[in-house]
Amino acid sequence: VDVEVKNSLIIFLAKLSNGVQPGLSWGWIPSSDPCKEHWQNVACDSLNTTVTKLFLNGQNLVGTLDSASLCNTKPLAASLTTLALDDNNIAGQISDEIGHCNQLTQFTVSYNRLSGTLPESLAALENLKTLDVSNNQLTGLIPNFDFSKFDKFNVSNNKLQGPIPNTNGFVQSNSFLGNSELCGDPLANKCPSSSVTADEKSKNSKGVSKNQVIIYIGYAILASVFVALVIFKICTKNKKEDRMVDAVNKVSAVDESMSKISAASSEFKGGLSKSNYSVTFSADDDESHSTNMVSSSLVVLKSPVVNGLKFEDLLKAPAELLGRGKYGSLYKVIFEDGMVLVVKRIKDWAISGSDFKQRMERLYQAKHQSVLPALAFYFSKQEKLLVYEYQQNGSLFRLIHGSHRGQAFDWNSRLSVAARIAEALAFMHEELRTEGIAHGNLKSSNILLNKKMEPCISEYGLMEIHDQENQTPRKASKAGSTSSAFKGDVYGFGVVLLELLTGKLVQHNGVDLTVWVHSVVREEWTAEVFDRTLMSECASEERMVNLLQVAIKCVNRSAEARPSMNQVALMINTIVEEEEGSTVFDPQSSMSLI
Ligand SMILES: Nc1ncnc2c1ncn2[C@@H]1O[C@H](COP(=O)(O)OP(=O)(O)OP(=O)(O)O)[C@@H](O)[C@H]1O
Repeated sequence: VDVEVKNSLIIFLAKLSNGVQPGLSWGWIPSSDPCKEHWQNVACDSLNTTVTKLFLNGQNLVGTLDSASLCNTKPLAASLTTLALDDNNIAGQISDEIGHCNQLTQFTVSYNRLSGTLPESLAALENLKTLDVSNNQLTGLIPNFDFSKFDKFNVSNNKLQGPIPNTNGFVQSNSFLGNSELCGDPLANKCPSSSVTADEKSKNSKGVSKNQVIIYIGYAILASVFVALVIFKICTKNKKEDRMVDAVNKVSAVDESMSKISAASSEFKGGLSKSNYSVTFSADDDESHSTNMVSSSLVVLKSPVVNGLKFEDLLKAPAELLGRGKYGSLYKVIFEDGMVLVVKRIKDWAISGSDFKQRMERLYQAKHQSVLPALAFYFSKQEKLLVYEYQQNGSLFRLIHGSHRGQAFDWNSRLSVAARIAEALAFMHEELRTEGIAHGNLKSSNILLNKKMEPCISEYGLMEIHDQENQTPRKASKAGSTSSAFKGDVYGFGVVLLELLTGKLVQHNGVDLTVWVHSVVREEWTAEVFDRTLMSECASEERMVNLLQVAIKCVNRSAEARPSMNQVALMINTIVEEEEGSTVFDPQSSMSLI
């Protein structure tokens, strides 16, 4: 690798770390070679002659993004395809020089403190397929991108302004949310007639400043009317539709009278009702002590995310219903400081206080990075609350079957999801085997994608498969699970594999996916079974067939005949190794989806 390239990488990193050189511990030293001597967080081409990817996510970087040192270095700019800087503390602007890195397919800088405008040059990057600048403090108009080329486009949670350029339906509203001064399709708020898009603005550079003033005033008025309308709507909606939860915010303390609680609570009237406040449960309590109404009823597990969370905070914050199933409801709760949590509320779970507490503590102790931990829990006889961190990138179900279905979800990414989930389940099964806690309700909507787009299993241990024939989950009744519940997880995992491989829903055309797969003869697998998007990217047929065979073993009707999760994880790892042997399999880039 060119000396010039090495130097520019080192300078780039030094600027990102305020002069301190974290690169030393990563092997980034001028006398060594980034490719041959494997500098950490750097990926190279297959010949090991050029640097192609930089993965600097979540490295506590605190400096500025010096696109010039990177993209004005020609040999580097000509080879760099991925620049991932998410989840740091990077400040300053994204300068125009980023456009000189014209081979970039992925540029992600979400969760930093970047300010200034999005440079026009970003829109000129022809190969760019993934752009994620969400969760920064970017201002100004959105440049006129060709949205059709993106697999993932996300500018949400910034301070961007003005009309959204025409997306032609290629990008959904989620990608723009959290910018109060953005307007136009696909967002619900219409633009004032005087507003101009970035495209129109560049065509008509004369009256720009005057127009902008008008636009800003327009947006300021629009934004305040919009906010007033939203507040009005939320208030009336609470009463009328029983959907949004201004969860008991009129109840100033938990120990107020029961009549006041039920009068003030709207959504939770049928939900967090009297009983929720009449019984308490703390880390040291059990049901026998449950007569006082104190905030310790919420057991907060050690976590930096919810430091000092109180039950009252949870009740006061506005909440939105995300889902209501047979087994419970799920709420998204938004706190004043911006923290977003979800609360799973399970009614009529016949488990004793001590069993429930024991179960939660065992799960908490097991810990695996691909299992979403509960941050807090609450127990009462009538209902249980589990608090989790909100995962904004949705579920695996949405990724496979959602409106972007399949688009950027390539074979390597699917295999990587399968491997990670298998490994996590195998770990949990092993770790919890003596005490025995299975997931109990494993399905693609319970596999979430975290902010790094890595899969994690949610709602672990809240259910238990009882009915092996129909795989129906029921609420667990003991601290531990029945041994068949572990085989139930294997079955659930097999179905997830089938969804990954076929892109089909569990029930499709009225037929169960497992039944359908069995009905297709072996010779027809390639043409009939596999997701077309996988076939069109020419993914390895042999390895897809191997993974399908693993799936079929997992969904065997006879629970005893199913492999253990450990065996499943080993089989999948063998497929991953074969994949790695045939290509440069890069699990990190494989997970940068949507
Ligand atoms: N922590 C979370 N962050 C973001 N979305 C979540 C979180 N937990 C669950 N979801 C999503 O919220 C939706 C509703 O979840 P919910 O658990 O109510 O339904 P479900 O998983 O379909 O059914 P079940 O009640 O059987 O678990 C699902 O789409 C799920 O993927």
